[in-house]
Amino acid sequence: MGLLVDGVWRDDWYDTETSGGKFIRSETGFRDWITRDGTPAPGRERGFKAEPGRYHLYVSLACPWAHRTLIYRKLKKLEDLIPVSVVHYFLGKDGWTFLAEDGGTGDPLYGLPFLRDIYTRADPHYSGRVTVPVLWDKREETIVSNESAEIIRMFNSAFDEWADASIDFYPEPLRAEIDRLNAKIYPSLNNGVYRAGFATTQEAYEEGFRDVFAMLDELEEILSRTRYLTGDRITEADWRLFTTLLRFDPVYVGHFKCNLRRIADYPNLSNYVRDLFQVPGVAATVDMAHVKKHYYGSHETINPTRIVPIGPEIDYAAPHNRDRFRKAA
Ligand SMILES: N[C@@H](CCC(=O)N[C@@H](CS)C(=O)NCC(=O)O)C(=O)O
Repeated sequence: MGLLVDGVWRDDWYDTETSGGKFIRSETGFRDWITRDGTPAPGRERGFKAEPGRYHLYVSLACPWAHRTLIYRKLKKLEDLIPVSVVHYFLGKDGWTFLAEDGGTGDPLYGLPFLRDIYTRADPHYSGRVTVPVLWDKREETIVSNESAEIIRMFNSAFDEWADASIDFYPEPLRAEIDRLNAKIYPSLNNGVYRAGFATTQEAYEEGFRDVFAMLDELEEILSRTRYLTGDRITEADWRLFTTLLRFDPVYVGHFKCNLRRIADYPNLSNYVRDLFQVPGVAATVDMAHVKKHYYGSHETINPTRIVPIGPEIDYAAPHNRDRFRKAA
């Protein structure tokens, strides 16, 4: 695992020495937006117009942030419009690679060996971490965005001329509530599991751990009252939560030491994960073997033997009880 400094690769693990053992996620480097008419988004200079065949998505199947973009691509029916390349599951000293094995697709666009080469193709002097997902513009040969939270907003509406416009995961009346939930769930849970897992002091670990379970307890309570986070329809807040919950029992409980409770111990959360998993199309975006091999195999400081645990056995396709919220006719 490393990062680019002025376009040059440096093989460094996360620096927790200057932060009291805390893992601090870096700011995202590319933050432009694809819009329907190509007008730059507010505050941005460069505009990118939604067009079929112009854009490409780079993901890892292991990564919860990249997984959000895959779910949107599938459910919004963007698959023909925006092709995808999948990096190899192993994140080692070269960062993400295009090794075309074990589900990795290679880089059919340019035949490059590493994801970092995509970053330096966009900006030869790029400094920062080389992360997935990456939304790539083939015409300008540059990265539009490497921020999943913003890529899913683009996918939600910018391509509606060709996509499934009937689906809207960020509906106007619910936006404030979705934003409020995201702002709570991201630091405490989506990123909280990483704060616990990547911590290098007991205090930093415990801080992350406490936030994770306080948030899960709160979510369990919300989901005892409504089928989805904001009521009776699935929104962006649910998909952002889903990719973390899905990885919780197989990876975060053991590998990141988030082991106070499992999702399986929360009746509402566990049924809710199955409910979302069973939305048509979603199961095809999930590759749990790949997820486990990535985490347990890549983070040498946490798991030096790189042994991947065999369990737990979880059947996300098993029946759920969330239909109980269906309104009485
Ligand atoms: N803010 C980014 C975070 C993406 C991110 O951190 N991805 C991880 C994989 S789960 C990554 O690529 N890490 C590589 C690294 O940090 O070197 C987003 O949500 O898109």
